[in-house]
Amino acid sequence: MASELKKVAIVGSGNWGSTIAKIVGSNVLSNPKFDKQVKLYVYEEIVDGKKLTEIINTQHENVKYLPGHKLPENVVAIPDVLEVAHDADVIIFVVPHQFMPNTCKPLIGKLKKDAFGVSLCKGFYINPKGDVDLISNMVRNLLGLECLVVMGANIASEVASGQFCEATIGSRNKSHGLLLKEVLQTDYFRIVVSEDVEVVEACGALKNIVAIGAGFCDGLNFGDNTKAAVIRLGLMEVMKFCDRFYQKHEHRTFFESCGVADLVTTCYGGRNRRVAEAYARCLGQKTIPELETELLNGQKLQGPEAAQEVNHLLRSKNMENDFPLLTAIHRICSGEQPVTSLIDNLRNHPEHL
Ligand SMILES: NC(=O)c1ccc[n+]([C@@H]2O[C@H](COP(=O)([O-])OP(=O)(O)OC[C@H]3O[C@@H](n4cnc5c(N)ncnc54)[C@H](O)[C@@H]3O)[C@@H](O)[C@H]2O)c1
Ligand SMILES: O=P(O)(O)OC[C@H](O)CO
Repeated sequence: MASELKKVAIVGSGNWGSTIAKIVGSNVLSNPKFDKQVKLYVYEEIVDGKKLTEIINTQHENVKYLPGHKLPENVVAIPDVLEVAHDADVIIFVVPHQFMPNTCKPLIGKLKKDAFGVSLCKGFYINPKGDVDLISNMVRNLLGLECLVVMGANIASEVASGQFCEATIGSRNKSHGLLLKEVLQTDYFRIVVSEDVEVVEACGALKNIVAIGAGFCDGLNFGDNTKAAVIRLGLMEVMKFCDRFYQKHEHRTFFESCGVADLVTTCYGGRNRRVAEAYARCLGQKTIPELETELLNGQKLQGPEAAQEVNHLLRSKNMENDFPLLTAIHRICSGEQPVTSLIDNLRNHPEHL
């Protein structure tokens, strides 16, 4: 009987990974379908002279990435990703997307055949053919796993504090979608399952780029109208991007938590916005990576990398002019144009022609 219990593993223990560990660790304790132990992959580092895994396993708190929130004691921190995932039935990937390829490599060919993956990573990657692809496709192609996604308006510290919010699971497999909902849903973290897997995921990746634009507006002291225009044009570009690249989808998916709600929360409360504001305020005196290090204590931005990945795609398809906001944000992040020129790129936006 015990071997039939579903094992849930979590790969990644940053701000969101630790929050998810708090939720999953608690949910499995009260659900007879699941094994009570949740293994958590921790990218090992030394914090105040001690290994982070040891701190988590003794103090039950990720003091670096989610300070002030206790993790359930059945969450066990492990520095070896294969040990975490090899016997799991549900493998939740929640590392900054740029680290996914290297994190997944040790797992190739070593996972349970009927396990499924779940990506909470917001970003894209360049696949072996040189094309820009969804992170869930990396999990599918590299690891041979079915892969669901979870995206939503979920600033980790607020979720960890139990403040009400929503999220969207993207899954075409109904039973896996519902099983995952049992793993994640709480009375304050409410979840809708959508079959529009690609759009759910792309919304999560693209909104980080728009949030950089919102942060630039804040740092340049533009008012609420300008920021609202940037957010709206961002939404239109996100929708156009999905129309161009993920043709079969429902309009309502953009109004799930993964869509408008995540766009709004990230443009007001996210790390991408915060670092972009600081970049605009210092008018190029510091780079975005320098400010990321200075302000985020090891947490990682996803927006600048996603902007570069998207630009790689748009440039290869000669579509940069159709996406002026996404293109301008990439050019500012990469130092090709000054932050003060952001709005000039939007005056003749295709939405206004
Ligand atoms: N934090 C949020 O509010 C939030 C909410 C929803 C989704 N997400 C998404 O979740 C994903 C993970 O973000 P996070 O907030 O949990 O992480 P984070 O940015 O808080 O932390 C960075 C993590 O990366 C790890 N790391 C550093 N170098 C590494 C390496 N070379 N290889 C592997 N890991 C390394 C660190 O140990 C740490 O766990 C991102 O795609 C993010 O967009 C974040
Ligand atoms: O802090 P950010 O900008 O990485 O955004 C966090 C989450 O993605 C919000 O849903």
